Amino acid sequence: MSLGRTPIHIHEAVDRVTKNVSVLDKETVALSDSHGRFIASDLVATMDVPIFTKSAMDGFAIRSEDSKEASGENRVAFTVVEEVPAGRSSDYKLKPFEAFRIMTGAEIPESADTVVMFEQTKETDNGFTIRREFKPDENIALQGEECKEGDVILTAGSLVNPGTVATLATFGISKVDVFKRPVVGILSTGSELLEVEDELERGKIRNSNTPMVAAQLERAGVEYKKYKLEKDEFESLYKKIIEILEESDAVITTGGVSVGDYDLLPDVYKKLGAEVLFNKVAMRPGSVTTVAKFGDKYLFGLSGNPSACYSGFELFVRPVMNLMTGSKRPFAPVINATLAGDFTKPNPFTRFLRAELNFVDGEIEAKPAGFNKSNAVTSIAESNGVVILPGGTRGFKTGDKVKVMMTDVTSGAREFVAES
Ligand SMILES: Nc1nc2c(c(=O)[nH]1)N[C@H]1C(S)=C(S)[C@@H](COP(=O)(O)OP(=O)(O)OC[C@H]3O[C@@H](n4cnc5c(N)ncnc54)[C@H](O)[C@@H]3O)O[C@H]1N2
Ligand code: MOO
Ligand SMILES: [Mg+2]
Repeated sequence: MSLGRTPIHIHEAVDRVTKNVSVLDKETVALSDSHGRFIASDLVATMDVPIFTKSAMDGFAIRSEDSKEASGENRVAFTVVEEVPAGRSSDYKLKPFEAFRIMTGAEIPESADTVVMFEQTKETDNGFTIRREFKPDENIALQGEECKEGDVILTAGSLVNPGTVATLATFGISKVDVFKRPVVGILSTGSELLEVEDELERGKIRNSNTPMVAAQLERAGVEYKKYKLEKDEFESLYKKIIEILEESDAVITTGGVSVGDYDLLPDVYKKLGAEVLFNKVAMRPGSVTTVAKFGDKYLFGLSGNPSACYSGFELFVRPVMNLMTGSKRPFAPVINATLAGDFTKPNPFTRFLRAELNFVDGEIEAKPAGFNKSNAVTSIAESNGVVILPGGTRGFKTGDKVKVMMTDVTSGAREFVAES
């Protein structure tokens, strides 16, 4: 194999992988299965929301004109003529100083135009009195105040979150057009690898990358299939990669991508005739991360070192998966934070540090997680973000302002809630 590898900047690498990603076909799924998917067509409102003008409070619906003279000294009395609970309406035409007893969510009868809350009245034998004027539309949710028929509510490529599910349900959409999810094949290479349940042997370790990458795919909402190499040599690997390519939309391998005697993937890409987008990135860990394309299908050659494998996935695989699934916003959120720990090594390359994010004194602190080397595995478990330290620097100190990629937005610290 050729040892000549030219490192490119991570921005350039991200640009190369996220360019010309083919979006997968559409499919129709039940509303209950749509969460986490990306919708494939715009949603145009087929009706006004609210669909009818309704009471926003429990109380009485009256004609506002009847309340004009009401004051503390001159309470105006109303007679209740009918009850209107939610789910019902009334065609009764109110006469002066008549009222409906109405509940939150009930349609406002046409002859009423304002609602008095129970708390704003004094009940009488056959009704109530009020002590101030009520203007039209008080305590009322007007038809179409949220959106009007014909409004574009959601555009293709939006993530279906719980609010989207509620919106689709509101419009009676029980079948949702979404983009298909990629199916990804995972294969870890390395003769030193044992299965999770295996007893350790001299010189061997358990394969932690396959289960980790499977979990990362799951977090990204992607389906996967795990593969195993019977023999860790070139022909078996080559055949296995062809098999995975036939069965999946993308291939993720871990290990075997550097310059070692048994690092076979560079030769596999060559024999396949795959287009190598890059095979060296100016970043640590994961400098040997390689991404190639075979037609529309991606071959992600992630590093064997667990932390390098992890950040390579978050940086390159996740946005590509999102783009394949039709997302318009494929990248992890990046936030500004204050470093809560020293990292004094000079940094020729961009460096990623697994970190724990906490909200302290009104600022987000990024605390580098434990043992933070490329071969580390426990620091990944301790992290919910990845600090991005720019290259060409002498190191960083506590208090420095840094950028953090949020990899696990669901695991916030308690303070996020308490202080907001
Ligand atoms: N002469 C050079 N040697 C190395 C270079 C270099 O530039 N020149 N780069 C180093 C860096 S940096 C990294 S990172 C690694 C990348 O190596 P590979 O991607 O080829 O991965 P392997 O050699 O297969 O394994 C590396 C390391 O990770 C362990 N590993 C592998 N797979 C798994 C797995 N599934 N689960 C857990 N751990 C795994 C493996 O045992 C090795 O310790 O290359 C350096 N070398
Ligand atoms: O750059 Mo290697 O890819 O961590 O440690
Ligand atoms: Mg190697």
